[in-house]
Amino acid sequence: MRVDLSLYLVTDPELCAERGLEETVVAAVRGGVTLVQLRDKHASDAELVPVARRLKTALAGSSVPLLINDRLEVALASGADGLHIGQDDGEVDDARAALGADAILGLSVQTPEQLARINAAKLDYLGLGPVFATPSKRDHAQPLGFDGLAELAGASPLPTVAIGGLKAEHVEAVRRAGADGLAVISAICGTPDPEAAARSFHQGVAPRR
Ligand SMILES: Cc1ncc(COP(=O)(O)OP(=O)(O)O)c(N)n1
Ligand SMILES: Cc1nc(C(=O)O)sc1CCOP(=O)(O)O
Ligand SMILES: [Mg+2]
Repeated sequence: MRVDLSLYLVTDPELCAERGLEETVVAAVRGGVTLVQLRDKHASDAELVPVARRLKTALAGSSVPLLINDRLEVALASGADGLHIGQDDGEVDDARAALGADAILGLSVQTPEQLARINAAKLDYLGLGPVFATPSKRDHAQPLGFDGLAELAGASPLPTVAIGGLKAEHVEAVRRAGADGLAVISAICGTPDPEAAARSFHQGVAPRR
């Protein structure tokens, strides 16, 4: 499925807590977020399903899809539009078989070796990162920098989104590196005005056709 990766919001339960998850996400969508991922590394599946359903309802008036991080069962039970998995989050083939052909399925890639092993026919996009070290993911891989990002994006048969320590000032460099968009947590969720924060990215980003 074709997916607009221009500005991809990944949520964090703590950074969104003060304003509330749904309100943060809806504001960010008003500011131009094109895709949302519900990411919560600590909640149980049973806790996450109602959160995902509420988020899906909050996004119903927009055309912005909701993806779930890591949890296939949550994606299936909540009516989300898809799933994002990493290298250690299960098999792409299994996820695609369970989700069906119409769901959005993304995979994290950090190295050329991982890229060489992907099954592109089963995936919709790749998340490439981290571009920079970031406290939002303590167990992140070695940072790629823009040169490493360009190497992966240039060799990818799929659309790509860059992630890790990205701010609005990096939009041009990410585009020059060949990625189709930016995925961010703190630069939107961690600000007092998520709508304005999203807009500051979006002004510099147009979907690549
Ligand atoms: C868009 C996007 N890209 C990469 C990741 C990281 O996924 P993963 O390596 O599985 O790490 P966790 O997010 O699960 O900690 C992502 N979530 N989204
Ligand atoms: C969820 C995630 N995945 C990464 C990867 O490298 O795969 S970096 C990351 C955290 C991104 O948060 P922030 O925008 O606050 O840096
Ligand atoms: Mg994961």
